[in-house]
Amino acid sequence: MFLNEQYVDSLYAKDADLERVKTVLAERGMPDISVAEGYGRLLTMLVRLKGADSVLEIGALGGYSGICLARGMGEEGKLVSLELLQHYADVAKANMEAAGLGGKVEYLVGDAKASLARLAAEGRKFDFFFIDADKEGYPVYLDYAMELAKPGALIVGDNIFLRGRTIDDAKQGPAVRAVRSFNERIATDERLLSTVIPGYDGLAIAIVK
Ligand SMILES: C[S@@+](CC[C@H](N)C(=O)[O-])C[C@H]1O[C@@H](n2cnc3c(N)ncnc32)[C@H](O)[C@@H]1O
Ligand SMILES: [Mg+2]
Repeated sequence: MFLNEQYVDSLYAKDADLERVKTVLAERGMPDISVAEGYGRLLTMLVRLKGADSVLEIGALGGYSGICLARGMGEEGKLVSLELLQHYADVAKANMEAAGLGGKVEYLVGDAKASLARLAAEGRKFDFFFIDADKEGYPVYLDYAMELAKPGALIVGDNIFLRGRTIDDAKQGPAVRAVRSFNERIATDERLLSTVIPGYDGLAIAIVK
């Protein structure tokens, strides 16, 4: 993390619910790959600004971003969270419950692509998407987000730099190529109004026009 990011994080008091997530992740031997603190705060703000009451998250891990997303929703807000692993979804659910947000989230466990196909077949629509699962899947997740989007929906994608691999020409693996393609589409698709924030590991934000 850069010094300016450390400085910004140091301005904020520690958040007990989010600290609990970090502790539980460490205790369970789960990876320390939750969304960056500053982007967690931004997710809450974007959901609030959008007035989003139907939020779809792809990649739950331990519920860190789930807490941030759910905090921005109104009374009626519902978060649908897609997670490959049952035991991760169980940890995320417990952390959401400990944060008083358990009633707002539904976990769909299994490969996100299958869950997304099911949601599409059911005609479900969402007004906010947070894409943060396997990076090879990002282009497909973007396709589904656009299919499942209400007009004016927000699509947010995390880790679009892949810790520097995205901008290193020597890196040509499948995750890198998928994220480059995702980023290029975010920037050029005429159906989107977008920007990319280059702090932390990079965050793409797009509005479906
Ligand atoms: C970076 S972590 C998510 C972090 C979480 N959004 C947060 O910020 O708190 C990525 C998650 O995606 C899940 N995942 C990986 N491949 C997946 C797939 N094909 N379908 C659904 N989830 C997947 C992983 O198990 C992991 O929990
Ligand atoms: Mg991430």
